[in-house]
Amino acid sequence: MMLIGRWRQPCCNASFLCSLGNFVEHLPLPTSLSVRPTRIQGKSVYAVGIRSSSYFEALNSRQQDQIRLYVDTLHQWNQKMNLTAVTSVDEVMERHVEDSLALIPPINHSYSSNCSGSVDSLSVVDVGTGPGLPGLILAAACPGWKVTLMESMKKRCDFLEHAVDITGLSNVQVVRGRAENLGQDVSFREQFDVAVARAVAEMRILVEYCLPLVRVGGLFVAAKGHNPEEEVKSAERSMQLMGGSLLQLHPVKSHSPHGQRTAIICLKGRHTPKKYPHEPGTPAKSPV
Ligand SMILES: C[S@@+](CC[C@H](N)C(=O)[O-])C[C@H]1O[C@@H](n2cnc3c(N)ncnc32)[C@H](O)[C@@H]1O
Repeated sequence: MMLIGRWRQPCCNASFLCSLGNFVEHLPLPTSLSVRPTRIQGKSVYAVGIRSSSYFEALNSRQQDQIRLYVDTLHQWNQKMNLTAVTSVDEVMERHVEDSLALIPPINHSYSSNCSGSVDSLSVVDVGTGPGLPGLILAAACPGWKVTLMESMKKRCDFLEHAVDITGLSNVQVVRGRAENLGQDVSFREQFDVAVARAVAEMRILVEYCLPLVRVGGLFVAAKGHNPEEEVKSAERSMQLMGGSLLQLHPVKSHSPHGQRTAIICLKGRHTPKKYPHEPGTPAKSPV
């Protein structure tokens, strides 16, 4: 997109640039702005270029290298074991990496508006991370965050350990186990500022996996599809029982072919009663 405006000497209008900056900040995708003086039909004008890039392009070169290395490693291991249904490197970049990075703006926005503490140094748990999505990508993009990748399957944890090793990410720990058990373990229960989960379970069950891990005053962020309203409605009671409440359904736009996605944001307002989470296998059948 290109805007043309009149060029004022000695520099272009500061308040105009300021409002342009505010406008750009509210665009759903990372956006770069360029302003350059030029002449059109003998008149001095300034040309403002606005270009939206992918979330990946907005990262620095070290972060991009770490993510590329991770994606290559995932691609190699995926030939031997089933880590993801997405098979090509390009598709992993488009579907998984962009989808994961697209969660950062809603997390930052919701956390800084509703929670205490700095958004730059969050402790985050990714429940049912599988091959490290979105957690490992968040760790690469936000080096100030401490990210715990929680996964029940051994072969996936072996891959995660290798991926952490090869990318040199020092802000990640891999924890093998089921969220229902680890949610009763004092080392994990109510220890995290933010829990995230993507493609793990329906919302009613997911809140029981995730909210017990979140500290009072923290957030649970579930990455879901386009129209999650029904799913959220059926999880309302479960959310309350776990000490949480729905904060918002945050539309997430990304370059991913998934198109429009939704980050369901829950605020943990009270301690989770000791009886939750249930033993593995029981939540779906519970009265919750
Ligand atoms: C479909 S995969 C999704 C992986 C990843 N989050 C993604 O977005 O691609 C779901 C993963 O969650 C793990 N999982 C399911 N239930 C779990 C639980 N209760 N505790 C820990 N991990 C769980 C499974 O082993 C699996 O690796």
